[in-house]
Amino acid sequence: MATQTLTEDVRAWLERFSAALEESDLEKVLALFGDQCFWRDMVSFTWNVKTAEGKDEIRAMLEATLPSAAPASWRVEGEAMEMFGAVTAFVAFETATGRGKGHLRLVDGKCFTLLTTLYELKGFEEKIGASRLPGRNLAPEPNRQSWAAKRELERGELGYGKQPFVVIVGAGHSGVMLAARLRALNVPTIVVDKGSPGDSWRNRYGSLHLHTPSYMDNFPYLDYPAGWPTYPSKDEMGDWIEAYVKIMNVNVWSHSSVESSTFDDESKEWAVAVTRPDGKTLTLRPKHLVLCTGMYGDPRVPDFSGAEIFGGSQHHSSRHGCGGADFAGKKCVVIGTGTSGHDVAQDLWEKGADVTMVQRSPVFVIRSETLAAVYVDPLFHDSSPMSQQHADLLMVSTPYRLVAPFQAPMVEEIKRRDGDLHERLRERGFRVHFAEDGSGLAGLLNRTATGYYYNMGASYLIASGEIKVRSGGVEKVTERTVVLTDGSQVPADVIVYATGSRPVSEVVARVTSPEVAAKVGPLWGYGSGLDGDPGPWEGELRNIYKPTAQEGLWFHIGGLVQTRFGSLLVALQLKARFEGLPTPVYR
Ligand SMILES: NC(=O)C1=CN([C@@H]2O[C@H](COP(=O)(O)OP(=O)(O)OC[C@H]3O[C@@H](n4cnc5c(N)ncnc54)[C@H](OP(=O)(O)O)[C@@H]3O)[C@@H](O)[C@H]2O)C=CC1
Ligand SMILES: O=C(O)C(=O)Cc1c[nH]c2ccccc12
Repeated sequence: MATQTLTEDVRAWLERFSAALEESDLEKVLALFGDQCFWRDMVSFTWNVKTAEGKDEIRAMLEATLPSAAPASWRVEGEAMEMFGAVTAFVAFETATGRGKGHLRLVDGKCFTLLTTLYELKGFEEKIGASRLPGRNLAPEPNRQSWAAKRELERGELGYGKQPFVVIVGAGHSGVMLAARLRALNVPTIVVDKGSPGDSWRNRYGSLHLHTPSYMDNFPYLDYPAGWPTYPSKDEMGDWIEAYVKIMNVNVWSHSSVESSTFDDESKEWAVAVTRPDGKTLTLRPKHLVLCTGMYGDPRVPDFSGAEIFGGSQHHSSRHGCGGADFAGKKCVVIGTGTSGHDVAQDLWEKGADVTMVQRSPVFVIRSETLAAVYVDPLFHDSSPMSQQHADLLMVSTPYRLVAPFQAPMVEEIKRRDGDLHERLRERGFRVHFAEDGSGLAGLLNRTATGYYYNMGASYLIASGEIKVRSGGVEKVTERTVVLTDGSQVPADVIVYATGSRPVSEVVARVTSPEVAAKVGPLWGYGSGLDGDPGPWEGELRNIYKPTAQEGLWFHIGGLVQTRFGSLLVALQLKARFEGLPTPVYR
């Protein structure tokens, strides 16, 4: 069908939808939805991130939120398209307090999936683009203060004379993205980091590069230079974060440690004790505390019996390359086959070592070229006709309940493109999988964000036998070997534990308290009961980009592409609270 006809169809549906909402006639609204239907709202109706599944849940959500949201001005953005049997379109709308964007899938003229997200608060629009500020009074001004002097004054006051509204812990990409957005919204914010911006990348093994194409991973407001490499090195990424902080005027307190943070239920304020580089500890009193401390917790070092008598050297992958050890000619055993295991194994091979990987569980392996072609380029490549904003919306438009069926065509395409490599890996005893429900990367990313590898070379070395693979768990370590659960022994001069990280809730307990960590519960995962993501079903990432069980506590974590979008959601929620707007949270 012609695109124009499809767009007219969507417009007609939106008109009926809009009219029914305006009349608050829920039966009329629900009649526009198919029997299987989903409405995912991100902050625009619910002041929460929530997927209503089926008509009953949509009715309940609307009963609670429609009167205050008062949506209007629904329109189609761009042209509708036919995709996987649905008519799809991006939409825009307004609520009483803000402006929203969304995405719609119609099947047989009825709504199958609807996404609504807030992107702007009325009266508090970012001063960007056409509404940018002049930055200088164009009339003569006696005793004019320089920009630098004003900035210096601001820096000196914030946290001392003037309390920040928000304290962000962690100056990695998620912390600085959120801080940049809060600055654009005029919400006083301090980012506290025990190191300095860029460390999250710099303090890693030397061979580390970004593994997703950088054109997908732009920061808010500021794209990478047009000639930025597709896979920048860790130091380029570190420099980028440092430069971003500088250019976006983010207030970072570097080399400052959060000693404790407690929420006072009376004053609705946090007391965050921070030790500054001069050794003095002072207390910040923000209304909101945002942990941007990363997706992953402390290094997980297994407690293998015999590790203490091992005669060679052993380290966790997070320490790999520190200390400048010489690995040439050494027998190196890498335990763990996630991204770090692959990267470290390849690094050791490139340094002339004899490398064996020990694999406990199967891994999703995809060639980087295939990752780009299947997941990334249709949305984000320079040649994609879609704007970054629309691409971001499309990424969050799938309800988690539908991950497996929606991913099926992608998984088929991966098998078509990378089947040969997978076959060669299997012949070498390396186990490849596509997640428990066959959803591939999308399932793994959203459940645990572990158990996958985008090939940067290591898979070829495994397929050719140059990196050896042993299957199974580790029984123990002896003076010069790693003993596997089948009793076999692998000789070792070096053991690298590429065994991932401990639960991130430990970090939460350390920054706040064990009680708060317990109250908040696990982070990430949507309660699928699959691939190490425990139930019960939540249908949304636990505690991410939305209010938590602890008042004033937020978690802004995720990959670069996720936090570019998530930072907008969190920033708007914080801005609304800063301005005292009503934010009734629908749970
Ligand atoms: N350049 C980049 O972009 C990089 C990104 N990352 C990111 O970090 C994430 C985490 O990666 P990674 O550090 O590899 O951690 P993962 O958690 O993905 O991998 C840990 C590996 O160690 C295994 N393991 C854990 N404990 C044991 C044990 N006692 N005995 C045997 N095996 C064990 C795990 O097996 P099992 O599955 O059975 O638990 C798994 O294979 C990645 O998914 C990626 O998002 C990491 C490195 C580089
Ligand atoms: O592996 C990571 O850390 C990522 O950020 C991967 C990722 C998140 N969202 C995506 C969408 C398409 C391809 C990869 C990713």
